[in-house]
Amino acid sequence: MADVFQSPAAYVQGRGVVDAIGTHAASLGEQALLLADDTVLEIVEDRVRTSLAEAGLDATAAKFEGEASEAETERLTRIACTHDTDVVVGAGGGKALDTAKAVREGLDGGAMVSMPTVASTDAPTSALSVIYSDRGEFEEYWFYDAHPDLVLVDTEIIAAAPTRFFRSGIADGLATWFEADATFRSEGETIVGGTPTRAGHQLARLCYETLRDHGLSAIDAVERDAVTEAVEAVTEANTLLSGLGFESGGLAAAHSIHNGLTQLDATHEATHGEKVNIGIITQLLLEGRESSVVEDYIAFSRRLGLPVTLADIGIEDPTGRPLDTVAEAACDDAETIHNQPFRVTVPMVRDALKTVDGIADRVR
Ligand SMILES: NC(=O)c1ccc[n+]([C@@H]2O[C@H](COP(=O)([O-])OP(=O)(O)OC[C@H]3O[C@@H](n4cnc5c(N)ncnc54)[C@H](O)[C@@H]3O)[C@@H](O)[C@H]2O)c1
Ligand SMILES: [Zn+2]
Repeated sequence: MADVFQSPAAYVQGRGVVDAIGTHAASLGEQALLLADDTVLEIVEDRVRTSLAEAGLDATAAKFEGEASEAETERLTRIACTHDTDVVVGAGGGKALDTAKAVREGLDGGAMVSMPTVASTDAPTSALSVIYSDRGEFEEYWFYDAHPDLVLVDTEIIAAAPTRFFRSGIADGLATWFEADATFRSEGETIVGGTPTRAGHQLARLCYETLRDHGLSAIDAVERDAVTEAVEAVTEANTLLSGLGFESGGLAAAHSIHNGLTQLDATHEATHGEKVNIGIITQLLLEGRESSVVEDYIAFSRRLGLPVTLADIGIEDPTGRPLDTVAEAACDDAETIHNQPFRVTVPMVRDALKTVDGIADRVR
């Protein structure tokens, strides 16, 4: 297998950049469709339309209903075709962006702009969508040949959004390092279909170091809707470094455990990043890391305000069948857990999950 690195064509981040979307998207097409839910349309629609119009692009808005499901992508693709869309602009969280990517795929050769309005996941830069059932259970990944043509992140909007999303994005970013490093050690296959490049591996490391260095200070700022240099650093880590790092560095156990956790209704109130954080702790236990390493990670998570017990993500009674269900789904043949540099089995995952609460209770 060859080493492969892939990425979006352009990444733009800063205060107020939403008002410059037209300048950056001018060469991408003529007929834009803005996809976002009501909350996000309220925040960005007027500004996006104005900027696109100044650059000569017509824009229509279509409301995203909230789930990145096959039915929702089909519905929105029909709307995009009706409007002769040649630029899909997705705005919002991971689910809106994943849906916008799928809609672009359904057009005949259109462009895609990814505009995260929360720094909650590393979805904005990737060439894949995570598809769920209408009830919110993970179903499958859809992979595309094309990345977003432009990723545009306005840090004033990110800082003004609820801090919980920002914290969740930090967890998603921290996972990137642990999973890319596992994939590097096993010479496993990355999301872009090759073995990891040094670039993919080192961007994941830089993501982790940036979050350890600036995560806490950035949260202090975002709690006050303020944009500091730490917020810029963490937004870039959550979005660009984590995105490039996971795609070209590889996913492993933490995200498979996240996918397993989505099978339980009880976890549906927890965000993607919150469930991923439990996935990270479980991965560290699976890997047999020293207690001091796991305890350090849990202590840092607590300071960030991230969940560290199964109860924190809604699983009040972690005995019996539920953890088997999670472990079985996490070990599906198609799962990235098999990028760990050792053979992973269902009982191993179940028992690591069972142990999370014990170690977390000890670390205060
Ligand atoms: N494709 C990928 O590479 C990839 C990577 C990571 C995660 N994901 C997927 O991303 C999804 C999770 O995304 P998420 O955690 O962003 O949640 P989400 O997309 O489910 O929800 C985001 C919520 O934030 C709200 N919101 C957005 N911007 C806001 C703002 N500025 N102010 C106030 N509210 C705002 C939206 O209205 C929405 O309710 C999962 O489906 C996950 O699988 C995909
Ligand atoms: Zn993730």
